[in-house]
Amino acid sequence: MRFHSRKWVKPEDLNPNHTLFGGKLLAWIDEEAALYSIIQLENERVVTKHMSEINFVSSAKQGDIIEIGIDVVKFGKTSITLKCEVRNIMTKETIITVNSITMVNLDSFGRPSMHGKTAIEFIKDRVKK
Ligand SMILES: CC(=O)SCCNC(=O)CCNC(=O)[C@H](O)C(C)(C)COP(=O)(O)OP(=O)(O)OC[C@H]1O[C@@H](n2cnc3c(N)ncnc32)[C@H](O)[C@@H]1OP(=O)(O)O
Repeated sequence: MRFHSRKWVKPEDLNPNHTLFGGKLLAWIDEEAALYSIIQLENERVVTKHMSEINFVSSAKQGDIIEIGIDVVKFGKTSITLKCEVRNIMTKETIITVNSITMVNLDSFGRPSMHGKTAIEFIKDRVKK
């Protein structure tokens, strides 16, 4: 799994228990999944269709730095299914795992559209083409 993004846990990210608010973390994960899918599928019209159960394993506190990892589980016809792990860089602990996030590639009318992708592509390889 590749960890693409880091986030700094700030006061506005906390819950009343003074730890990282779960809803904020899910928003970061959803954005990361969307960005990853948009880049992989080379289409800015990609939406979140389904997210599997989530497992909050540990938490983070103000000042911690966390990193968000994404990997591809499956390339479908119009969809891409990802998995995600978020780690606390300070404590080395896993904060959350999401086993399945399905993103759907849309056409300009908002309908599912075949993306034609079958494997992860890297920007450096695209530049060489
Ligand atoms: C980044 C964001 O925050 S986006 C905002 C939140 N998301 C949204 O607003 C999306 C709202 N939903 C929608 O607009 C519609 O449900 C759509 C357009 C995404 C999909 O419409 P559907 O009629 O369900 O599409 P359809 O049945 O053709 O399925 C499309 C793909 O999704 C997959 N899919 C559909 N339902 C599910 C599900 N419950 N779980 C996993 N995958 C699913 C299908 O297998 C198919 O994949 P494939 O073509 O690779 O085999």
